[in-house]
This record gives sequence, C-alpha cells and structure tokens, in this order.
Amino acid sequence: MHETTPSATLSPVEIHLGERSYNIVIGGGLLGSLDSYAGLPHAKTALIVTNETVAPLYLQTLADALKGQYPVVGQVVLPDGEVYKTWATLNLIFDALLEQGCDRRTVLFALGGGVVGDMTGFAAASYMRGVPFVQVPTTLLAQVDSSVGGKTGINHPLGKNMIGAFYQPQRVICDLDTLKTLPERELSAGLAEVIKYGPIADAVFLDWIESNLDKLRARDPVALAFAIRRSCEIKAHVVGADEREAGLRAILNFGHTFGHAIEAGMGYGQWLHGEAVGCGMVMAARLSQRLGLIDAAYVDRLTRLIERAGLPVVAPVLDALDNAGRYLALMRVDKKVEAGEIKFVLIDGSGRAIVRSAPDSVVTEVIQASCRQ
Ligand SMILES: NC(=O)c1ccc[n+]([C@@H]2O[C@H](COP(=O)([O-])OP(=O)(O)OC[C@H]3O[C@@H](n4cnc5c(N)ncnc54)[C@H](O)[C@@H]3O)[C@@H](O)[C@H]2O)c1
Ligand SMILES: O=C(O)C(=O)C[C@@H](O)[C@H](O)[C@H](O)COP(=O)(O)O
Ligand SMILES: [Zn+2]
Repeated sequence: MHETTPSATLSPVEIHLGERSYNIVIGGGLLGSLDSYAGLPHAKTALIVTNETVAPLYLQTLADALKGQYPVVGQVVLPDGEVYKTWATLNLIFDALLEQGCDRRTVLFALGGGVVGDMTGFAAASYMRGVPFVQVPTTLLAQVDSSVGGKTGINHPLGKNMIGAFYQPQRVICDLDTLKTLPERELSAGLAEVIKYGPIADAVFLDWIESNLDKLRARDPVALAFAIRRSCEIKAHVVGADEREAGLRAILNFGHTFGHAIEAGMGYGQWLHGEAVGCGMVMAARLSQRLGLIDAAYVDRLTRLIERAGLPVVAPVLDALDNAGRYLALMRVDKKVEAGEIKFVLIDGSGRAIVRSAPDSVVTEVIQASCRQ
C-alpha cells in the first residue's frame, strides 16, 4: 500500500441530466471535509445509511463532518452483504427514517459499497415520494460504477435488481482514502467494472488498464485516481445520453447477462457481483467470437486481463443435469429481455458494443465451453 493519496481534489466529473445534473467529486481526504457536503438546496437534516462493516471505519468521520452542515445527523446501520439487498433491509431504512422524524428536508447519505448505495437510493426515491440523497461510495466498484447513474433497487430471489427505480443522487463523493481498507477480493471485484469500460467504450483505456493493472492491484494512488476518473467520465457520458436505458445505456450491462445468472443461480453473495461480471465478460466475449464479431486472440486478451485482475474466468455449474437450460432460464429474467428474447451485450474489438439476440444453440455452446464440468 502506498502511503500517499493525492490530497488535492481532482476537478469533478459532471453528469449532464438537465435539472437532475450533478457532480462526481474524486480525491483524497474528502470524507471529513465540510466542502464536500456544502450547498445542498433545502436540506435541513441528514441520515447516514451504512452497514456494520463500514460503520466502525468511517461513520464517525462522516457524521462529524455533517454536523458542521446539519443540526441533526441520524444514522442507520444495516447488516452487511448482497444477501441483505432485500425488502426486509429496505424496511430497516424506512423504520429509521420514521423513527428519527425525518421529513422532506432530510437528505440521505449512502456510506458504503454498491449494496448500501443501491438500497439507500431506492429508499430515497420512495420515502415521502422522494427525498434527496448523496452517494459516498467506499468500494472501488461503487466509485467507478454503482454510485453514478441513478440505478437503485433490491434483488428478488428470481432475479437481480428486479425491483427498483431510476433516481439520481444530488452528488457523488469518492474519497480515495477509503480504498486503503478494502479487502483484496473486493478490489478485484471493482476492477471487473473498470475493465468493462474498455471493450465497450474506450480501446485506449483498455490498453492503459493492461499496462497499469499491477499498479492498480498494488493500490497505486495515482493509477487508481485515473482509473476511477476515466470510468466515471465514460459512465457519465453514457448515462447523460440515455438515462433510463432506452438504448445506449445497455452497453454498461456487458458481462451482466451471464453474470446476473451466476449471482442468482449460485445464491446472492456466493460470487461477488464483480466476480460474476468478470466471468460473464469472458462468456460474452466468447459469444461475440462465435457470432463472428471478434477473433480468438481478442477473447484470449480479455480473458487474460480478467484473470490477472484476480477474477474467476471459469463459470460455475448451476445445474448438474441441465446446466445450459438453467443459465438460459435465469437469463430470461434479465431486464433486457423483450418478448422472451434475451438480448446480449456483445463487442466488436474496436471499443464498441452491440446489443442483440443470439440463437439458444450458440449460447448453449458458450455455456458448455465456459463451465467447469
Ligand atoms: N446501481 C448501479 O449502477 C450498480 C452498478 C454496479 C453494481 N451495482 C450493485 O452494487 C453491488 C456491489 O457493490 P460492491 O461491490 O461495492 O459490494 P458491497 O456493497 O457488498 O461492498 C463490498 C464489501 O466491502 C465492504 N466495504 C465497503 N467499503 C469498505 C471499505 N472502504 N473498507 C473495507 N470494507 C468495505 C462492504 O461492507 C462489503 O462487505 C451489487 O449489489 C450490484 O448489483 C449497482
Ligand atoms: O448503470 C448501468 O446501467 C449498469 O448496467 C451498471 C451495472 O454495472 C450494474 O451492475 C447495474 O446495476 C446492472 O443493471 P441492471 O439494470 O441489469 O440491474
Ligand atoms: Zn455491474
């Protein structure tokens, strides 16, 4: 671990959504800095939503900083884990909002990874039909992806993120220092979503990730800051062009059609989201190759990078008797499905993604070639 994190805040990344526009602030030491939280219109009280792992690390620092801005700063500490991204946990947030007398002038602060961020955003979208919220992401995955773009929600046993709302935060505050305490496995999970942006949107960034992966895994602060900023720029551009996924935004789902099937099929939390997406990108690349969009060398290149990031590249068997059938059934619950037809995010090797269906027979071949049997 390097000692120094860039202390100067980088210039914010702006996400342009008309009256819902906001900034993504990236830098070291932001959690305790009053400047990060200033200027939220109409907000009078704050409620921090976090979990039992993040609370002992960062709750006090954030609460102390917010006390300089808000006369009342409440908190609610949720159980930790993807398995708790449920109605029951969401209700704990609503219980806290009501018990602590929160009203329409309350702003929620989501302090944690993507699970806390997605649930806090959904609670903010629903409480009193909508209160403001701020994302304070503390995992790499949340800083490069989940805190940006306004997809909020919870899982259903039959499908990932199946219940939710598009609801944008007022601001995103990425404190790079929080990544110092992130477990290795979680850092790798975050790298999956960083890698994702290369094949779908920026071939030069993919080259850069390949050259700098060792630095990223060693948590070199300059490399991490660049990767987070570039990832946020790409996501901000895509979301700015297609906020509610009418078309372009689906490219951010590269690796997720297979990945979400792995998460739901294994049971949430067995594989981390980033792990499932990493392996799902290998499967989507193989499908792209079988459909003639890329060559074997590109599949090998991406597979090698994902493996180097510490992510699984061999898919799990979800059903000993009918594995491909189980994958297909799970993928039919995907939000991109239209009239029963699964849409896959495929790549053409030039830093561009294509969203289209594929014959079940070809998808079955890919699943069989990807799973350890
Ligand atoms: N809304 C979106 O656009 C979007 C995008 C990508 C992923 N997601 C969702 O995000 C979730 C995955 O997010 P995640 O990878 O952040 O997982 P997570 O929220 O479960 O966090 C990972 C683990 O790290 C711990 N943690 C968080 N910050 C820490 C820190 N600084 N130091 C030590 N431990 C820390 C957490 O308590 C947890 O145990 C999934 O539910 C996924 O569906 C949403
Ligand atoms: O922001 C998006 O759009 C994404 O697809 C980002 C994904 O990394 C993220 O996992 C998202 O939650 C998946 O979206 P979903 O609509 O398939 O649940
Ligand atoms: Zn994702």
